[in-house]
Amino acid sequence: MAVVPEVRVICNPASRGGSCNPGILRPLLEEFGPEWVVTGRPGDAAAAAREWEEGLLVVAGGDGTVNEAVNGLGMAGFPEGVTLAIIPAGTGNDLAQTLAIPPDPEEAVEILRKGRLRRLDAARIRLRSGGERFFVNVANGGAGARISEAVDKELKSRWGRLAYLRAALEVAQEFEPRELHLVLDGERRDLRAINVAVGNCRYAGGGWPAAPRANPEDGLLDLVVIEDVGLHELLELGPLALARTDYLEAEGVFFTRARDVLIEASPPDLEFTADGEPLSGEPAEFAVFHRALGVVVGLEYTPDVLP
Ligand SMILES: Nc1ncnc2c1ncn2[C@@H]1O[C@H](COP(=O)(O)OP(=O)(O)OP(=O)(O)O)[C@@H](O)[C@H]1O
Repeated sequence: MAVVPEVRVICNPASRGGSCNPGILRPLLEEFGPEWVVTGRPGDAAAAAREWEEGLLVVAGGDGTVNEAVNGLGMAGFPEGVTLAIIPAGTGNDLAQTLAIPPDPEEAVEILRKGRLRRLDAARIRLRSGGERFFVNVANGGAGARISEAVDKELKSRWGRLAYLRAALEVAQEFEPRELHLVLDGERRDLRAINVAVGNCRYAGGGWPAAPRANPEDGLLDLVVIEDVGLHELLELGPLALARTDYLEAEGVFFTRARDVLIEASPPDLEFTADGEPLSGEPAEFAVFHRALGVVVGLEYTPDVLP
């Protein structure tokens, strides 16, 4: 009978504009005796995660690669014996910020050695066209999604994390607000919005606190809507968010928590991303899988931020 290796590393050499070098990571992870999967194209990380039924799954890449792995695990029904670990090697590394995994690879491997384990919630999106996607960090609809899309590979490799700020300035000038019809655990709410974030974790778009109070273990999604406010309010909000402070009490921000979220936008072509990756269709329904995912977290990680 074949011996099943206990540790698999999925490494995306295309992360961070192609500067994620498996050659640098190999010696750092050697002590774990892992099996290596170096991705050759989009979709490889999801396939490599889907077939991993038990053991440690280390993802070396950015948020897009981690999202692929989470989708693979989700398609397999989040096998209980799989633990996910992250070596941040992307541009934004937004999930790693909530999980307190440092960007330095040697420090991230030290976190892996310490092996502090938590079970985190995972979220599922049902698309209006059928089909589903999973995410663990943040799904973003509206201007935030447009920004992620505007940050293409070339911009990322040239500007690094500043690429997100550059794209934000461009998008802010031309984005048209939308009517949002929400049903939050059965309660209806209509808003006119610039952006809607559905957060399981806290950061998106290279460090923007999209859902600053999200607790990844509470079985709830944090819904943060930036309403159709005027330029004055936006100019007040921007610096608060950029300073990574909690802006949820500010004027023009609607915040609540829910287990089940239905979203309908009109006009209906609101663009969404999940963990920074564009969604191929319009989301209709969000749901949480409470503590579905075993994850190695940093020593500073705490599920609670603010009440
Ligand atoms: N060998 C490959 N060649 C090209 N693209 C790939 C390859 N393997 C995976 N991908 C795709 O690369 C994309 C970007 O990867 P990833 O998100 O990890 O890096 P990033 O964009 O630099 O980081 P972040 O999302 O944290 O800003 C993913 O959508 C993934 O599907």
